[in-house]
Amino acid sequence: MRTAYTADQIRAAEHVLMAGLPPGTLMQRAAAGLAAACAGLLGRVYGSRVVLLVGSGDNGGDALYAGERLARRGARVEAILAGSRAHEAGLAALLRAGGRVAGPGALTRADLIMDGLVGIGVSGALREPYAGLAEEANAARAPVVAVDVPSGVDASTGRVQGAAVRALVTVTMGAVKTGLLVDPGAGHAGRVELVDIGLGPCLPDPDVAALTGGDVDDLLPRPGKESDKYRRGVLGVLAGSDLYTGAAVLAVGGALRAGAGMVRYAGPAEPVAQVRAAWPEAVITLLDRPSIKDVGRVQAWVLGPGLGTGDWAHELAAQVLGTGLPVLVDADGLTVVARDRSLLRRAAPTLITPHAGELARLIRAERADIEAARLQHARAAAAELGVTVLLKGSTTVVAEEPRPVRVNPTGTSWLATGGTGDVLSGVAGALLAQGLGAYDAGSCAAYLHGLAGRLAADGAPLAAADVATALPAAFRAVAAGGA
Ligand SMILES: NC(=O)C1=CN([C@@H]2O[C@H](COP(=O)(O)OP(=O)(O)OC[C@H]3O[C@@H](n4cnc5c(N)ncnc54)[C@H](O)[C@@H]3O)[C@@H](O)[C@H]2O)[C@@H](O)CC1
Ligand SMILES: Nc1ncnc2c1ncn2[C@@H]1O[C@H](COP(=O)(O)OP(=O)(O)O)[C@@H](O)[C@H]1O
Ligand SMILES: [K+]
Repeated sequence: MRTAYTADQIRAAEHVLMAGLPPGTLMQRAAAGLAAACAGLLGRVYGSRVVLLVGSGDNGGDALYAGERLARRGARVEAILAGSRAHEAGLAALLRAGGRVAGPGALTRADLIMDGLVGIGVSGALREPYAGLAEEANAARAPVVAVDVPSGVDASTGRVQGAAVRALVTVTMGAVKTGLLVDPGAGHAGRVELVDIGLGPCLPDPDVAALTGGDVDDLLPRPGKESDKYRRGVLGVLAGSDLYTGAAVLAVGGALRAGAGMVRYAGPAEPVAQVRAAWPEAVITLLDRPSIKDVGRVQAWVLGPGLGTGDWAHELAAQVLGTGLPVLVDADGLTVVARDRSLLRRAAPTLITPHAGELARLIRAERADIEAARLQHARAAAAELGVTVLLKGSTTVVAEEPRPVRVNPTGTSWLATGGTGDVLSGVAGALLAQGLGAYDAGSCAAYLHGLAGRLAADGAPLAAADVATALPAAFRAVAAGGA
């Protein structure tokens, strides 16, 4: 499990650790790790041109001491001082080692740029001249190494309010910060390298966590010798309408490829014909009225993709949400429950899988605000609605009170195409039916779906059906330890 922390949590831990150490120890540990990472990127340190962007706080101090170390190895190090002051001892050390102070023009001749403008001490959007320097660094040809956090990214949330550095690598000190795992911050961080400064024992419970492939492999149910199709878990899928047939086909496909012992599909004539043609494995009930009475026994339900939003959908929602079984609500199902949130008041597990627009309707918020602060909104929605929330999008997050939010590390922007969400709801539903709790089912499904998306895309556009096709490869990669 990869864990991450807010700026306040890091500060508190540093406070405890520093109390038992000589002053400056942590900054030296940070600078050593930073210099080593930069040297690795440069290949040859001697003679290379390194430009430091130095803000007025300790983030700038880290950069100055790392610059000192590189200067001692023969690099030509120039510091651009952005603030009205700079870390005094760090600047003196750099100058003693042969480094010098330069103007913004130095950025164009750099082989490597170190961004030490601001770290966890940032507040609000970058002010000038920081903002302009961040943009110049982004426009320069040299790779940027961010110190601790790319400047302009909120370390605790991943929020970006104005200009922000885009790094090739972020060298982060002591522990990963939440904002490095969540977009838009994650998109600015590049590869995240952690420098151990001894903070581990002082850290509290994490703010967020990201599953690794090994974690997913440990969590996934596998059939044993005694398994049969019923014991493995039967999923009921209520999706599709005469207008939207594809959603039913894709949701059933995702479920069949994610280990359900059996998938029962129920719907009107058109999607029934399509599902039957695509998936002869599915057990089908043709519905002439909105009733789950004749569908047969299931261990979990998926409700919503392509279902429509009228009386039919409302009636089916009321019936499945009235059962004591786990229910996944997606797409049109979310529109229905947004109109009548009392449907979500139930004792059994409920996993909702909105994108930002759907969540906006559910919690009466603005879509743009949700996209800018995904974690907070997912958390708030889980608390307000009393359900597990899987918020889809550039970074998928899974929130359930009172656990740390799970941030999904897989995925690709090629997944931003119609129908991939339907596949995801089938995958997560199948995992619910196999007995995983909503939190684990949601986060394992997001992981596998994101990985299948990457495998299916492989650098080219994908169609949603390709994601379902790539699911077995994703399961195998996780089991082989290669994901
Ligand atoms: N506290 C510690 O023990 C350690 C801290 N370390 C480094 O220290 C950093 C934190 O240092 P600080 O607490 O001094 O904070 P920072 O250096 O991150 O930022 C504070 C400075 O930035 C300015 N600033 C804040 N918001 C701004 C904005 N929007 N635009 C322009 N300027 C802005 C402030 O005026 C202040 O001078 C960490 O990110 C890390 O790099 C590491 O050396 C490890 C040890
Ligand atoms: N920019 C993006 N980067 C990565 N994944 C994305 C991005 N945009 C969407 N996705 C993923 O694609 C899927 C889209 O689901 P959804 O919005 O429900 O579409 P649909 O309803 O057409 O199936 C989700 O898994 C989501 O996380
Ligand atoms: K920085």
